[in-house]
Amino acid sequence: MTIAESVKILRTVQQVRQWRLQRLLNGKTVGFIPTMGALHDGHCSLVSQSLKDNDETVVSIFVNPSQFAPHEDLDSYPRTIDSDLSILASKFRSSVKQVDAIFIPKISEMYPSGINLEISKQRGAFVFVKGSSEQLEGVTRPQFFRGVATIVTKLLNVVQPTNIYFGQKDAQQCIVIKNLVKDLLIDTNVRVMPTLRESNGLAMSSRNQYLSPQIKQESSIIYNALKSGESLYYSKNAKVESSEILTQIKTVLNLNPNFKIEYVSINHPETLDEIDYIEPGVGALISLAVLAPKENSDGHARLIDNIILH
Ligand SMILES: Nc1ncnc2c1ncn2[C@@H]1O[C@H](COP(=O)(O)OP(=O)(O)OP(=O)(O)O)[C@@H](O)[C@H]1O
Ligand SMILES: CC(C)(CO)[C@@H](O)C(=O)[O-]
Ligand code: BAL
Repeated sequence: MTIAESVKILRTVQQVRQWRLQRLLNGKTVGFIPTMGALHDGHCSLVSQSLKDNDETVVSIFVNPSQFAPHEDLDSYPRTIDSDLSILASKFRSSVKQVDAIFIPKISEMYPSGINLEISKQRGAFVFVKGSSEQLEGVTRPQFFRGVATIVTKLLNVVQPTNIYFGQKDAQQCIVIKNLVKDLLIDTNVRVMPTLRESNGLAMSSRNQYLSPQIKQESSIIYNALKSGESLYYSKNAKVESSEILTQIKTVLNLNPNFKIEYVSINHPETLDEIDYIEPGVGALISLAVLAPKENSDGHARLIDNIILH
């Protein structure tokens, strides 16, 4: 069976709207997984959850230019559409339900007025996320939060899913989207699923394709560093200064000179505000970005990960 025979491929906003309207008229719930493609088991875990929760499931594949700054990897971002389609068509064949539709829009479909990232020259509608470009991912990726908030709002307007699924690996993105859905009164449930990891603890990510097998193996240091911060916090069983946990995590990361720390940050788990202390009951999000050497290149792959403390 070809992909076109087993799954509906939707390419325009109009096609998605028609598809969705039919489900609405038939009283069907719809789960939605937005992705940038280069699918791996992390993405598939979101799809599996949606298949369990909803009558029908739609996945989008769109590498969103507006969340990349000019110095980032938009051009080299892995695009593996054929293998993505065969994963979505074949991987879930044995389960009771399968993916029903895949939305693969062109840039012009999602940005009918074009994309101009300089705010003063902005023509199209963009979503603003208060304060976010000055913190965390927003420091080194100034377009990131705004670009993600914009594309996810557009996708939500088109798909109008009952449930939308994201991965905990992109924890800051999840918090921004939860706030966006709440503040813009969007009628959907945001479901955040756990981070899927390789056997050595490395968080699965499309960008892991940039790494050599050796560096992939050594990347276990990232999760080990986070876990060592977590152990230190729980060993105290009390309020702890964030700086103490940060020092612990950075000390582990610095053991391997192949990995350069971009940031390690401790933030409030819901507001993302930086916090000086971690208090039991309130908890914290510890997130980080490190640069690891790319295979066969002088460049670096940027890897992110996080852990939640309670
Ligand atoms: N290891 C993972 N476990 C669970 N969900 C994941 C994992 N990796 C990605 N996701 C989720 O899949 C969705 C689509 O992510 P995306 O297509 O950007 O893949 P990615 O692997 O995160 O790629 P990137 O290398 O760009 O970070 C997001 O909600 C993301 O959080
Ligand atoms: C949510 C998303 C699909 C928006 O482009 C992207 O940021 C991602 O894949 O995590
Ligand atoms: N998964 C997050 C998408 C990005 O890094 O742009």
